[in-house]
Amino acid sequence: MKDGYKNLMRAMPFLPDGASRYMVVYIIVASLLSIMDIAALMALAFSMTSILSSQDIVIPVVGWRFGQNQYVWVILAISAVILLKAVLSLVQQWFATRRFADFEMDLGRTLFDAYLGAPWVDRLGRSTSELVRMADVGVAAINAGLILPLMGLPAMLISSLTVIAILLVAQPVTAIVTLFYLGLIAMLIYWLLSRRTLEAGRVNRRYSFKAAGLMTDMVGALKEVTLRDKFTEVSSVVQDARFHATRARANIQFLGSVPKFVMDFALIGGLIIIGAASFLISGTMDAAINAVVLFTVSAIRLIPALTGFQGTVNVLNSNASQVRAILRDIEEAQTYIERRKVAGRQPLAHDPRELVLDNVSFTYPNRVDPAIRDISMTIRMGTSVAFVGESGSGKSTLVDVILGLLEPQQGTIRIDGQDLDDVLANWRSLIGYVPQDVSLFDGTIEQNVALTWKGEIDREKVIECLKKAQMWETTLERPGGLQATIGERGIGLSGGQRQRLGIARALYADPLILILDEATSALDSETEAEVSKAIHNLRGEVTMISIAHRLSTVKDSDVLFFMKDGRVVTSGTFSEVIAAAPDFARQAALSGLGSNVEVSGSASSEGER
Ligand SMILES: Nc1ncnc2c1ncn2[C@@H]1O[C@H](COP(=O)(O)OP(=O)(O)OP(=O)(O)O)[C@@H](O)[C@H]1O
Repeated sequence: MKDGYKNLMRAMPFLPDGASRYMVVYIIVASLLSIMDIAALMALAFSMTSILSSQDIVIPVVGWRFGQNQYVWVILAISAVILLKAVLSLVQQWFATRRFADFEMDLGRTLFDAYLGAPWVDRLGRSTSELVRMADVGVAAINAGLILPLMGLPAMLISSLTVIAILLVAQPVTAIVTLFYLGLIAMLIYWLLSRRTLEAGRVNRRYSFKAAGLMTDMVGALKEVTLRDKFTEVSSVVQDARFHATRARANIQFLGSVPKFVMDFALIGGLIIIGAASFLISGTMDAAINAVVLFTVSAIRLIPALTGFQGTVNVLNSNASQVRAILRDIEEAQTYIERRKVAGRQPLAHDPRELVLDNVSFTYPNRVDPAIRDISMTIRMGTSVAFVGESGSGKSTLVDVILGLLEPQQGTIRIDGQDLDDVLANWRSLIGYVPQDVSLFDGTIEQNVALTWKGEIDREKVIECLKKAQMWETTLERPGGLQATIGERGIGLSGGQRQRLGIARALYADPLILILDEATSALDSETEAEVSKAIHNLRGEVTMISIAHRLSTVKDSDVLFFMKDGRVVTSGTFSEVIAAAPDFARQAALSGLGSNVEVSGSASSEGER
């Protein structure tokens, strides 16, 4: 309970303006309505006992007295108050559910922005399915598992206190016995259930995230799973995780229903105890019946309040680990959300002329050895450069550092003397990037080229880019042309078509720098030649930074940087690198290119300078 309040205080700064005022008003209105409800019901109970014994109705606390000829009017007035309360509660709920949904929207936006804008190294440490679940189910848990239950608590508390107050005035002994008796049972339930619900919530979160992650991975590898007939294994691994999650959810549900049944027992037990006690004390049957009626009426109001209270505790506990995780993510994100607003926002003084890396090293958080180390190089704008080297030598990491996605732990990166960190936004706006796996989304071809879900699309430009990327013919062949949809992750396209669409997308941004990370690896030789020609035609217009294992793609680059174990071993033209690096000469020979190149032995080692 204390944790719930603490979590609400942590969430408050991220809720919309006026949220705390709204919550206070909500609590006051709900409390007043519940006082109104209890007062009416208690008045009804007292009236009924008086009517049954044909006495004047005396409303306790206020002391109003009504004779037998006013019975009907009293009952009608009380019923009207009860109905009015029901209508007002409904209206309040209608407005409140909408307002609380706004809270959820705001939190969801903050969290999603945080995930999108998180530093790339943080992003690498999280699985996609975890992020999706956190931004969806997790945010909903803040509303349904924290704010709503806590908002209902004060009214519940007030209705219990009102019942107790009325009982204390009307029948002090019955009130004290009822209170003591039901309070003891409520405490016992609280003590028995709280820890278990907390644990069940934790298990549910852990295993439902695990099951979602496993399912995402396995659906991704569905082709291989099908071919190797691994369905049984896959299904049993997922089932294991789901078993724990569903069992935990079943426990949460069961624990949630326990208080109601225990209280039903308590009610029957209470009737016997109160009736007997009252008879023994007063010695009359009338007094015993009166006490039993009063106990029943007060218990009927107190029990929902107590079970509601325990229900609230259950909901808070079963959502606690989820809520804490979301709040932690949102809080951690604040530092870089604030930083992002100002950092990297300086403009470049002019179109960039050179990018200079000086002694740059980067180590992934979970690794000991640097992925790239002591990299010093100058890339002149307008030229074409290529990073070559065996798999794992650090080429993609170097590109990510140049893109400003990974922040090196050592060294500096400058664009015409300006620190990359200072001008990052401007620098990125000049870059067109084609990754190894182009991430396409379930939209039309033109939406994918323009990388927009609902923004304006310059159709002429889309066509021009598709033509340059050798994708225009394929687009025309599709029913719908530019408006043809390409399915989830571009599943309706071949690997080569996806890459060409990726190139068109990169070109759409009018980049000054085009970074191609194995961007033509899935193309057949003929298409690759065409795409390479198109890319080649951009030379002079744009700076080209390429990574390619297929050396034919990069052999005409102005400068090649040959990488090994995270270092730049040598650099120069294709033939210069062949002459300086036997490893590269061997690679070139294997590609059928080595024998055709002139081995000059005059390779520069710009990378080492
Ligand atoms: N997210 C990551 N976390 C930890 N280590 C990583 C991560 N990404 C890459 N590495 C490691 O960093 C080193 C360089 O990897 P990188 O992907 O930069 O090589 P590469 O030359 O681009 O390889 P390839 O040609 O196969 O794409 C490798 O040892 C790799 O295992």
